[in-house]
Amino acid sequence: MPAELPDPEEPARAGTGRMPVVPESALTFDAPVHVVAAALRHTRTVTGFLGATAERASEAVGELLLAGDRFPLAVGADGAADVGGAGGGSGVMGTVLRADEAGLRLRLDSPMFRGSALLGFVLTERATGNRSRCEVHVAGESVPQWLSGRVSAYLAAVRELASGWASEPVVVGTALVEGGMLLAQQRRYPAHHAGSWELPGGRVEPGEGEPDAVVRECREELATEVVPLERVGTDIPLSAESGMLLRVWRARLAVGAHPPVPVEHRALRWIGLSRLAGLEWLEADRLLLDSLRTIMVAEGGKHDSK
Ligand SMILES: Nc1nc2c([nH]c(=O)n2[C@H]2C[C@H](O)[C@@H](COP(=O)(O)OP(=O)(O)OP(=O)(O)O)O2)c(=O)[nH]1
Repeated sequence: MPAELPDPEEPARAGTGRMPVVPESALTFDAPVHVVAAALRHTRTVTGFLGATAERASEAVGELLLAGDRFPLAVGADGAADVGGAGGGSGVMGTVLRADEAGLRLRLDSPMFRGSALLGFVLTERATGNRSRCEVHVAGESVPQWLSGRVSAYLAAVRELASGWASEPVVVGTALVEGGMLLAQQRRYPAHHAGSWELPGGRVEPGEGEPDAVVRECREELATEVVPLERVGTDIPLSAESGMLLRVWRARLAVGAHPPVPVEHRALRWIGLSRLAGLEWLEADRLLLDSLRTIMVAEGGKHDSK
């Protein structure tokens, strides 16, 4: 495992190999933390702005990056050395160590570096009145100059993406965790979703609060009462065409609530840690599995019985 990144609040010291701090103004975002967290892990923005060209983006990764994804970064004309292009013999390979509500953490490997370089974007929520804002702290270890020069452009692109996403309509999903198990439901329709698994939820109606939408959807879909607790994971853009964001809330059953039953869906299942990754989730939900696993573990994380 690579070392933890240095504390972003600690000023960089000369000669430590840490990257220069980007201007303070670049680090405050007028958008909710879960939206900015989604934009930070947007695949084409990461590979396009931290790399030399968007075309270099790996086709192996989806619209949002996941821990474990790997992608080439081109060094290009601004590089300290031309190493022959991304992914090629001596190119730079990025590995995603973390991509969730806390931010984005990358490891960069290249024969150019002695060991690995680490680059992190760590999020802090800063709510003032009704305004939802957050700050991004940049931290790096052994980050080459050509890459630190691209961080401001990457953050500007993240800002633009987040400000567009912040006004998109929201579909709430409910992470109902009881005794360390997560409730999943299997869709009956439409045809292209039938048989896949998802979280209970649906579109937030005009004028409705997100927690109220969670309660209403669980009444309609599960014939039970839930208590929404807090947001989980980053937002997930559903698709370029639909222009909606999936936003997940952790919830628990209300005291005395009836056990959930499938009202509209084909089936319900309480999933333990061992079956979480193997379930045939809708594509968007798959991008949330690391965050869902974390809350399951925090609540006792049961494994499925055989
Ligand atoms: N509810 C829910 N929808 C999801 C999830 N993942 C995911 O991609 N979606 C997509 C599927 C749909 O395109 C959209 C929401 O659909 P929906 O059918 O649940 O919403 P709804 O209840 O408001 O719609 P409707 O059935 O009344 O037409 O979000 C998820 O985990 N839960």
